[in-house]
Amino acid sequence: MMKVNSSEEIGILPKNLVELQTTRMPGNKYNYNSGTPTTRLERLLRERELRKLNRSFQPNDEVRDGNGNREVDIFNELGLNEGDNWAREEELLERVAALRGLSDGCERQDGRPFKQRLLVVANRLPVSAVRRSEDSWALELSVGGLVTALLGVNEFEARWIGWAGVNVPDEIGQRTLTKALAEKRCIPVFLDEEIVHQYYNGYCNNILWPLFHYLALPQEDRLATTRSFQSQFDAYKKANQMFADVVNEHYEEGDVVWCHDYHLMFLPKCLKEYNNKMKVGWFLHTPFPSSEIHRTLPSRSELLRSVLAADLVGFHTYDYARHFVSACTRILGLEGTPEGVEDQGKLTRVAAFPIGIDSDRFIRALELPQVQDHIKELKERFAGRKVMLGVDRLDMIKGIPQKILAFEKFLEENPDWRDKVVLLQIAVPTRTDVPEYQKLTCQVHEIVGRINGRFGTLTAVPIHHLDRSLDFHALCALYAVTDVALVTSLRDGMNLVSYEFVACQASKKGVLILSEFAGAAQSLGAGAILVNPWNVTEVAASIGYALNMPADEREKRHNHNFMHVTTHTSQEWAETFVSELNDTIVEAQLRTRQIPPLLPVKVAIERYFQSNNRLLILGFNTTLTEPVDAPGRRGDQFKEMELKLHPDLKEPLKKLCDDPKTTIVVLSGSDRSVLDENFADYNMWLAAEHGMFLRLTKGDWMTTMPENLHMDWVDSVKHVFEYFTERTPRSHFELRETSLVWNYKYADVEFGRLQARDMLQHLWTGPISNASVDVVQGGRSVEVRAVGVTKGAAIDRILGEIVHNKGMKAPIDYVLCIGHFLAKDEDIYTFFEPELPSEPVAATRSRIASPVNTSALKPSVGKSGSKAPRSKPHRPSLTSEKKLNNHGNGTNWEPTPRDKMSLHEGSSVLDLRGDNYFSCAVGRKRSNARYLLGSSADVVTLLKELAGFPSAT
Ligand SMILES: O=P(O)(O)OC[C@H]1O[C@H](O[C@H]2O[C@H](CO)[C@@H](O)[C@H](O)[C@H]2O)[C@H](O)[C@@H](O)[C@@H]1O
Ligand SMILES: O=c1ccn([C@@H]2O[C@H](COP(=O)(O)OP(=O)(O)O)[C@@H](O)[C@H]2O)c(=O)[nH]1
Repeated sequence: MMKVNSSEEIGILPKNLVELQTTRMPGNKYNYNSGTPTTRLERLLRERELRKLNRSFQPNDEVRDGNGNREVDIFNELGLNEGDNWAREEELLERVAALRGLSDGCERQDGRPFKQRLLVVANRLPVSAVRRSEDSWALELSVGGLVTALLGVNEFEARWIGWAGVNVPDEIGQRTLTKALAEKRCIPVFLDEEIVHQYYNGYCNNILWPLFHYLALPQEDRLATTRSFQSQFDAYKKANQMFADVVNEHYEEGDVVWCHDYHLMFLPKCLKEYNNKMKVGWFLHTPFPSSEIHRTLPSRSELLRSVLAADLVGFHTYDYARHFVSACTRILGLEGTPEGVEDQGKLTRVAAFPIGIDSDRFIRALELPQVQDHIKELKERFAGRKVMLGVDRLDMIKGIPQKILAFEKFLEENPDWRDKVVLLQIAVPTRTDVPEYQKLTCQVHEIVGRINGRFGTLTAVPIHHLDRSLDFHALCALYAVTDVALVTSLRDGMNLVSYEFVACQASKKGVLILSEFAGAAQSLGAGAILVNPWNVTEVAASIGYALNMPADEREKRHNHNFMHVTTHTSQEWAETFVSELNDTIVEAQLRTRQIPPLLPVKVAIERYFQSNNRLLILGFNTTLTEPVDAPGRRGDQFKEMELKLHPDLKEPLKKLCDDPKTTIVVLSGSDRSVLDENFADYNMWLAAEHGMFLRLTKGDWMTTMPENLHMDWVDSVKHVFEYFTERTPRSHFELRETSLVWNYKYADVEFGRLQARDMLQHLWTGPISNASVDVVQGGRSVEVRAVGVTKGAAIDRILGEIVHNKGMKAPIDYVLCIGHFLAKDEDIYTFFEPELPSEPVAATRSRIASPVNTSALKPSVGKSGSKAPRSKPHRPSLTSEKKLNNHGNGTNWEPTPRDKMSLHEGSSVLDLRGDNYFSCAVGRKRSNARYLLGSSADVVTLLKELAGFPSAT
């Protein structure tokens, strides 16, 4: 069998595997004949199709236990016999594994096909333990949507790591419970009482849970929480580390580690710190609130950063994902992209994966005799009455009091219905150690008692309220006899009860009233009656509407939802998540290949000292500037806007400038006054406005602008920029000679981005769409420049002037070009690139033969802000005969042949060996430069060493 050794092979399927696909799977609609999928979407679509095929090979006669669960154990494997289907199954799994690029081996020792190992890490295990004696344990199925959903997942070789819901302080207890759980493929994390109290009851359920559900605590409780916050957060981190320790102990290379829920937001970071290669996904089962809510959390940043350590972060709905990305951009200042969140080139993928249920399990259960008996009993018991049902954990997010009050209002307003309808409310006790939950229980009891007292008779009450859970069969029967299900969550991540109800309604086709604040509203909203649970009048009216709904409308609504519930299953959910996680790793590897390596500082320094005529081209902003978080500057927009030379650079720069073997050019987008202010005292070349103005600090400014540079668009663009500046608080724009820049770095990120999009749209399609301009989009800026204004286009003129001015005798044999340049300006890196193979650049490099034109560039007029004359520079210089670009209408700089550029007696200006050229992008993630440097601090270190200053370390 083919062994896939590394995930890198995903892009290059082993040949015989491709053949296998092409010959044996001809009918596949994603066209396996077409070769290797190249994009993420192609890969995911392919794998989805393969999964479907794979599933269609599973036999229908699975063995089920009395609960309708697949037999063997709750995480059973496919349950296939080594029968006829086996070989085909094996092939398919093999292909799935290969397409996933599984890290190591798709063949197991026993020769059976590979199933990816999945470590599911959740606070709660699917079974809770009850101690019978010193060494014996009863295991009960835990209640909650997370458990229900993950029970339906069977494509993986899964192990579940979590807390068994019980304190086990003794060694015998821990050993025996571990053994009992192992049979269910569960691995316990033992949390002592104090940790449970602080971490689970405290931080998780009293802080994060209400916050994520937009529920404010009463003021006095809020203050108590504020006081205990730090100790609870410490316990939370400690508990997460305990989960991580257990994962690390059981992890095998190639495993997927899937962390669940708000209890374990710290886990991805702990895991990645231990092993950066681990494939880590994190899924949140609750809503993720608006960033404005998350901002109030004292540990807001730490939590976000820890989650971002995961490779893939999933939510039930797009809204939650959007909120998360927005929290990361607003609170952490990171880049939100359609793919996720980027931090220093590392992408954490963020996406929505709506959960589902194992609908088949419910549908089958309805056929079981014991369920049928239950149904019969219930029908008899409530004969003559319509049954309304609520099934919830007794949690404030479920809106149980609101639901009951709405029901009361309905009875109040509809006396005819009082003896014709009953509300069955199953309220499963949960988190009973948390005071808020205890208060809620009392509150609900009080309301139910009052309403039953008010509308009950000697023989019947309108509300049957149960403070306990039901077993699976009883629950299915109840769903099946229900006429109207009432889900009134004030907020709910998804709400699987609504799915389960729909799955059990094939014959009755009852009505679902569903809160618009449950995640399920996005998937079942079309078939349900959506309500705002806070509006009891609306809910009461909806109850009336549902009870009176004609059969054909009920049927249509039901069919719509039934289709969704039976196709969007928990299995599909888990497979999609894991598949996407696998693919995220592949994508990350592909991205990593596009990221240049860090500058080999030692080598760059060594070569510098070995060279005789060095050229250093340095950008200014973010390259030589003081960091914005320097004391006194951070958060101060006014100070941040002033570009200042990094104070640690002053001395080294001076020394470098005074070295006769070194020529330094500061090449910046800034205007002349900014460069004058910062560099007037150094012996160097200043190239302002992307090189359109040039000056040796001892001399005057000259312009290198191409002749006939049309600037007639400036006023129109200025109007547009003024308009957007007025409407975007904390944005500003700069009017330069050859460009205008609108900057929204300090504005609200999202609003700024929206405004920028609007502005770009206008610039591209509006009145200046035909002007000779380039519209350049920066990270937080929009720049409009005359065509041909780029650093790469200017550098040949600059170089020509330098060579002439210096009367250079020896060719330049070392170039270091460092900057935080926009993509548009990265042409400067290629200009010097000695290793580009093709024309015309290759022809322009070192074979420079003819004499250089020695006439001077035209001096420019006045200071920054005044319009300089647009003249063709008098010094033709280094570039090839071709025009630099073909936009516009003849305003481009038309260079003379670069191979006419030379030193005296025809020798080359540049004698640059490949290993003496260092192009380097600062603070960028991807670049055409050869190398990267993180920040201006790294530039400081480098320049200090070049200047012979002792390095800090
Ligand atoms: O474990 P507990 O503290 O007793 O709580 C039970 C579970 O409650 C939450 O469930 C959520 O997950 C469901 C499935 O994704 C979703 O439908 C529902 O809206 C959520 O509330 C909690 O997130 C789980 O971790 C708990 O296990
Ligand atoms: O007596 C009960 C009541 C509820 N549930 C299950 O608890 C889960 C509740 O999940 P949901 O997503 O609706 O909300 P959660 O409780 O997770 O917030 C559902 O799968 C129910 O079948 C149960 O097993 N027994």
